[in-house]
Amino acid sequence: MHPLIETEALTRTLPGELPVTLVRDVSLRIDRGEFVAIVGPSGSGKSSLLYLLGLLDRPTSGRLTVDGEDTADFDEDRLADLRLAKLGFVFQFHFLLPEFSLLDNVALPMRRLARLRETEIVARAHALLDDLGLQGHAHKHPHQISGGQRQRVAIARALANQPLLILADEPTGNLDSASSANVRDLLRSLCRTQGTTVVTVTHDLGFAAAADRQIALVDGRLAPQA
Ligand SMILES: Nc1ncnc2c1ncn2[C@@H]1O[C@H](COP(=O)(O)OP(=O)(O)OP(=O)(O)O)[C@@H](O)[C@H]1O
Repeated sequence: MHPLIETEALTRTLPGELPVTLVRDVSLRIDRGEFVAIVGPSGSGKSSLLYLLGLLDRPTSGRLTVDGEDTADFDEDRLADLRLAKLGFVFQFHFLLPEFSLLDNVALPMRRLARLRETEIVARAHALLDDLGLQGHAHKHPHQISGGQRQRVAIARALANQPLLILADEPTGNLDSASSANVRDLLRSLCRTQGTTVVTVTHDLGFAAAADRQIALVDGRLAPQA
């Protein structure tokens, strides 16, 4: 197996009179194509760890390697480039742009990356929406579709640039059980069929059980293996 993410003693402390350590001494490895669930009690640091892995926050100490690149010396621009080219994000709330059509929401990361011509971008955005069961909805706006459909658009957007890694924070937290199962199966099949790595924070036990592996946190640390 090839490691996609490796961390060594990753630690994130918020400074202040009473410093708060969100993530402490986390050393882990996630391989390509794995479907991993980060689990743990509320406040155990799951989202904080996900933000570090997604290069949305920076560690105070420790090492983080993504796809073989040690990110320690990366400036903000380089981190943003790496995020845009290799990572896709899905959050509990979809963060689709309300004034844009679904097609334009999905096209946006491709337009920013600017590796494809506009006709290719539009064709790929259509194909992604079709793959996610949203055929016929491309020109609608986010408020015209259901919550489950919006989350599928968010997944289509996350897939736009063919990321190596999808990071999801409670992607089903806001959905009914049928839509949750659908989103879970979709993420799982991405790992199986396309080799995409998926790391998701979840409170949903069914979702966690569907993962290849669980990473359990307690008080910002890896929980001892059972
Ligand atoms: N900006 C901040 N300032 C102070 N404390 C923070 C900040 N961000 C997070 N925390 C605290 O750090 C701890 C870890 O938070 P985090 O959101 O990572 O946990 P979590 O496991 O994802 O929680 P939940 O399951 O409730 O979403 C919590 O105790 C939280 O209150």
